Amino acid sequence: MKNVEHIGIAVKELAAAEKLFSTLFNAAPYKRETVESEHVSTSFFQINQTKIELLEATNEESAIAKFIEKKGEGFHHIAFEVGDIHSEMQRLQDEGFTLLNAEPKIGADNKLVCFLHPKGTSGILVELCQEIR
Ligand SMILES: CC[C@@H](C(=O)O)C(=O)SCCNC(=O)CCNC(=O)[C@H](O)C(C)(C)COP(=O)(O)OP(=O)(O)OC[C@H]1O[C@@H](n2cnc3c(N)ncnc32)[C@H](O)[C@@H]1OP(=O)(O)O
Ligand SMILES: [Co+2]
Repeated sequence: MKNVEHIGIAVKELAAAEKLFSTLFNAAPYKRETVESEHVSTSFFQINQTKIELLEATNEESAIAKFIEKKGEGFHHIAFEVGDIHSEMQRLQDEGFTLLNAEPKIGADNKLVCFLHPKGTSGILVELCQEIR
């Protein structure tokens, strides 16, 4: 595992959250992307070395919709960059972590991603991501 790649924040309304976080960071989002397979629309901010991903649900199937219904808006996941997602997934599975996808999925911002179940990671949803080269 390398650095923290991004921090995911679940929001009800992306436009309103973009406005709020633009003021907070004094910076505009550098990218907006909808990932249909994950049922989310995202907006990315880069604050020096730190990347923040705002996530709005695109429909009720979305993990973000379920999360907001249960817990409300807020911190949703932490993503770590990995060099080789396949070998890292195998290593973590061998260590007893529960992978939420058996194969890497296409994420936002040109990444392959895999999630670990929060029940096995002290209640924190962990995302692994590897840049698509
Ligand atoms: C844009 C793409 C990508 C990127 O490139 O960056 C993304 O970031 S996509 C982000 C959205 N996608 C995901 O989150 C996919 C992975 N998540 C899941 O598969 C599910 O959300 C889940 C974690 C398996 C939970 O789904 P499910 O079991 O159907 O929902 P429940 O509401 O019943 O939750 C069960 C249990 O887990 C707790 N939970 C759910 N989400 C989180 C979370 N983000 N952090 C911590 N805990 C979480 C939930 O509270 C339930 O706990 P209990 O109530 O105690 O049982
Ligand atoms: Co993410």
